[in-house]
Amino acid sequence: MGRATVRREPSAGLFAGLSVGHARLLVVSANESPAGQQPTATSAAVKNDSVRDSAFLKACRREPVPHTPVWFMRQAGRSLPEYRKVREGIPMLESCTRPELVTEITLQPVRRHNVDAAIYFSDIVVPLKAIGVDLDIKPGVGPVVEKPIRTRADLAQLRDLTPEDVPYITEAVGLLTRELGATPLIGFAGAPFTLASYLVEGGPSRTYENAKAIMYGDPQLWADLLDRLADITAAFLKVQIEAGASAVQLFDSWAGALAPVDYRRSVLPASEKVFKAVEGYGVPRIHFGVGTGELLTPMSEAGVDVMGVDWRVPLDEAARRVGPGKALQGNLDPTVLFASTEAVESKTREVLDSAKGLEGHIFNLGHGVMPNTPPDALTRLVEYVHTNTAR
Ligand SMILES: Cc1c2[nH]c(c1CCC(=O)O)Cc1[nH]c(c(CCC(=O)O)c1C)Cc1[nH]c(c(CCC(=O)O)c1C)Cc1[nH]c(c(C)c1CCC(=O)O)C2
Repeated sequence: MGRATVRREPSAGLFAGLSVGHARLLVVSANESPAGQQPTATSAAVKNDSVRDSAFLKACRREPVPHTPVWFMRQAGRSLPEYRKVREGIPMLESCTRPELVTEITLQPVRRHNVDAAIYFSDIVVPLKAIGVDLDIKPGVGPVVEKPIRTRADLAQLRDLTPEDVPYITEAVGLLTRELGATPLIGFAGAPFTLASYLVEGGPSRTYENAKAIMYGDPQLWADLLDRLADITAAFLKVQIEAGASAVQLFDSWAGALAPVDYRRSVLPASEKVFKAVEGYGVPRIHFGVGTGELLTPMSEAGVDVMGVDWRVPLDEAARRVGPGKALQGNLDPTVLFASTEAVESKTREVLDSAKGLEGHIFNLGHGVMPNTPPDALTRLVEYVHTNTAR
């Protein structure tokens, strides 16, 4: 089989040209563009075309691709030594508010692994922090909320999000889209249920007992909470899209804790509202959760173009549950990367084989990259998928 075309990589000299005007309009990387050069309409058109024609966006649209595109959830982060180096001494949530740092961290896996898309470096709790919710991300723990939301009065903590609350996102997405050239940028947000799980529990939970107590016991309060979160999430995605993100992923990571009947009744309407709010932009909408095999049908009815699948359901079976007219994303077990190269290749072939009849396939892991994953295993995996799917 032939080799996949090697794309131009984003410039390594990030800090060289960050002051140049609005990034989306520039075709060339910062290295090639003298500071102050005016963007032209032609360069904007060329750049937009090359992003639109990328393997990733083609696969999202279920069009023929030169090779199966690859990116990894949590590709930017602790598995990379260069990430740990630039983050040294900077708390997680503070790092999300520094546009140049966000840009650098987002680009690191693109440079290193040659993935087909970048994912914006941030966290699902960033919009909540931005509207004043008292929370922090504790290393090794996750998001922790000072005053959990459990009563109607507590809902007052959740006001609407405006672009002025997150100016650093607009700036960083602008910087990134210029640096990335033809590589698309994926924006993301946490889905209402997953955000509610942190807000109500006050931190990570295995059982979601407080959240479910409201969901089952006070359905009106629950519906109002999820509706508020849907508006905040939609506003957060809009900021990213309007600044230049080419696709968005809604992470409902913990929805797998729900039975389909409860998901449909108590969660789907809020996630649907989020996807509806960004429908008009025409950017692909990706939906993902862990342990959601039983929810693939209702989750794919939320208004999605691409359905993410974890490693528990083979892609051909997932396609039956999702139905026609949608691409699938996934789904190598992230722990496979700790095994031998031979094992990684054989498990990857299994994923590629089960993807053979799909209308569109974006290769990914079945959940995020684990912190101790050997970075070289990821680089080899991208190369393997590109080489073995080149058409
Ligand atoms: C549930 C969830 C969260 N955050 C996110 C989700 C949904 C995805 C998933 O299901 O994994 C999404 C997220 N969080 C982060 C990204 C960055 C982009 C990427 O590379 O994918 C993304 C997409 C950075 C991060 N978010 C976090 C880190 C680690 C903090 C650090 O490096 O100091 C990173 C790189 C912190 C975080 N934030 C959260 C958790 C559970 C943790 C890990 C806690 C820990 O083990 O330390 C909440």
